[in-house]
Amino acid sequence: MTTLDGINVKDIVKVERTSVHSHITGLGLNHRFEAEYVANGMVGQMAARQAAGIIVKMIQEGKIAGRALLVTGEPGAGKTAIAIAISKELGKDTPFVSIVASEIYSSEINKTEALTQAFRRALGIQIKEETEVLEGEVISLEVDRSASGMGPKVRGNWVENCGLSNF
Ligand SMILES: Nc1ncnc2c1ncn2[C@@H]1O[C@H](COP(=O)(O)OP(=O)(O)OP(=O)(O)O)[C@@H](O)[C@H]1O
Repeated sequence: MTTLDGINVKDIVKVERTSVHSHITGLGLNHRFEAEYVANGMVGQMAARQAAGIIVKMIQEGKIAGRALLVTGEPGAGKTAIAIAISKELGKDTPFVSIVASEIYSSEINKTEALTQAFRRALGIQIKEETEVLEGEVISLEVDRSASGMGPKVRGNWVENCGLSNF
């Protein structure tokens, strides 16, 4: 406890956040991949939990890499709960991040950048990006579209105060 001008201030070392999904610790499946009625904070939704268990197995066996899983249902039916349970089953090294699709569509940045930022947030990393600013008047541009399918490369010439340069 720290004292600040006579007021006791509780030292906060670690904050355990309680969220609407804090009770979920897994899919609650037994060793035969069958859903227990109440287990790991999950209740009911047996068929959905067993189906999610199959997805977990496929991910662990590397059979679904690079694919997406679409879970549909009424509001509050437990779609997010199932998604969180899947991430819990995959272990603490599997990050979970929530994305609001409408925010991606309405944001100023493009969708790829928004998704990249979400992935970085999920991994808890920050990458310092450096931008080179070229000042001057562009006098010619050349677009190189390679046959490899990689994005086009732009080359050009510009006039700086002290002469001609290229990039
Ligand atoms: N089978 C379940 N067992 C235990 N808790 C559940 C279950 N399904 C849902 N919940 C809980 O009920 C609440 C609502 O569920 P959730 O947010 O997952 O629904 P949703 O389908 O994702 O809703 P929305 O479409 O509105 O985003 C959450 O607190 C969630 O943890």
